[in-house]
Amino acid sequence: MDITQRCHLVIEDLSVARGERVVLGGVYLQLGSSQLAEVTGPNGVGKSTLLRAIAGFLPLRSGRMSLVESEAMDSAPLAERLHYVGHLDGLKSALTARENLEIGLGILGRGRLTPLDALERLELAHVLDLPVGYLSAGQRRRVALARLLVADRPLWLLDEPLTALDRHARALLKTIVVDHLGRGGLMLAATHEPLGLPGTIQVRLGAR
Ligand SMILES: Nc1ncnc2c1ncn2[C@@H]1O[C@H](COP(=O)(O)OP(=O)(O)OP(=O)(O)O)[C@@H](O)[C@H]1O
Repeated sequence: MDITQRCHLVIEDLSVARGERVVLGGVYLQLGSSQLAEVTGPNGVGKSTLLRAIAGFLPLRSGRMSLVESEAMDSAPLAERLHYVGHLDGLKSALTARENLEIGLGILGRGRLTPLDALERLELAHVLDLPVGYLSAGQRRRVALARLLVADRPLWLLDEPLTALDRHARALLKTIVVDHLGRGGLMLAATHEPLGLPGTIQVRLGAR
């Protein structure tokens, strides 16, 4: 394990409102190093809301969240120790793939792979100097996912990670996820299409 100390994500009694409505209430979740959890459930049940709340994009109505490190040397806020890849890729169309990844590096800090190496892992090195606006939906998605590799952060939050990816790119993503988990990382994915990795923890929202 070389990402950082061993980590443990603890979510207790989390409630989140969207507008006037409480969308998530009383959510408890624990996730340790090298664990992947998949959040599933019907449309509108609150999967994206859960990930966005953990990422710090939505205020909590109540509850607590922390990423506890076994040797608690690093007290950086949770939002600085995670990567979030949502429905929107967050890429700037006028900038090249390299420039987009360099921005990511600047914001996210602690470099791991260069933009070129990260794109190579997603077999997309040939688009390095192309504006992202020239890319297909699946290629853009792969650039967004390459961000995961340019800065080292223990917790990955991926919303529908397989969207727009062809079969080969899905296999590449799975390899990257397995590598991340193997390095001691944690991952929470909201999805209607499970990655199918062994040992995945299932978190079903809206279960009756
Ligand atoms: N900006 C918003 N303002 C108010 N309500 C919202 C907003 N965004 C989402 N919601 C509501 O919050 C609820 C949960 O939405 P969310 O996107 O988390 O669901 P989801 O489980 O991810 O759905 P899907 O499977 O369709 O992606 C939905 O009822 C939705 O209408």
